Amino acid sequence: MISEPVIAIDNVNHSFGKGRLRKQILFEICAEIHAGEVVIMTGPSGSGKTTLLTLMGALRSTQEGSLKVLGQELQRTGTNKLVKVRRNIGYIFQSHNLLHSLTARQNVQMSLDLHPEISGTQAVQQSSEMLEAVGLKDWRDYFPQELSGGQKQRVAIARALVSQPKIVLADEPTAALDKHTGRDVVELMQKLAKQQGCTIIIVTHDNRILDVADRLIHMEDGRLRSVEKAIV
Ligand SMILES: Nc1ncnc2c1ncn2[C@@H]1O[C@H](COP(=O)(O)OP(=O)(O)OP(=O)(O)O)[C@@H](O)[C@H]1O
Repeated sequence: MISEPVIAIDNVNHSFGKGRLRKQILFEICAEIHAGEVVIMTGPSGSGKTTLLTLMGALRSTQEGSLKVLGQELQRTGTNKLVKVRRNIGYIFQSHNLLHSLTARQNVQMSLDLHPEISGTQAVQQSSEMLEAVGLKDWRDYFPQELSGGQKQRVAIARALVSQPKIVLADEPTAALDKHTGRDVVELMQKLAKQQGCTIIIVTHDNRILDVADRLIHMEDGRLRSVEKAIV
């Protein structure tokens, strides 16, 4: 039996602005993404990659067409439902968005706050273990400004994965990193996500990491131009 896709996108259009300023950004997007897949999305600047990623991440509601995440339809969905879907998603964004007043562990632990079923003690333990898994065991009590770019990105990965989400979305996770660190970070994401059986979608301009993908999606002018199987 073929399982239901984790993300099913059917004929999605998206526009920004109103009236005469309205501008369509996404056109007739169709795609299916399955459990455990690593998908990399590429395309020129302004082609709509981040917009599509934010739709898949339930960070905005889908205007036209059908977009189902974990079986939940997001077309014209209200905030409450979007927030529920977000609990199953880990986000890793370019600027890592760590809170400077919190230590590495506290930053990771923050994403467990959305899960009331996890006790305080458990949360501390899980966050510490996740930091250990990303190689930052001895850096738990450091603040973001005391960490290197690669270390901060590792904290962001730990934060995204600590709640064992079904889906991880990453927007330019290697942008601020040198070649080796970038590669390490992406391989780490891939390894941890495969261990947890979660789906990863990465938006990137970094051609050096394309081989990590099971599938490549290329966007151009708001359209999905090709969906290729990655060359391994
Ligand atoms: N909130 C918004 N309001 C109005 N226009 C927007 C908004 N967000 C994005 N856009 C426009 O939508 C288009 C697609 O942007 P998007 O960020 O999705 O592209 P991208 O492919 O991710 O680009 P990049 O690779 O540079 O990050 C751009 O023309 C951008 O200016």
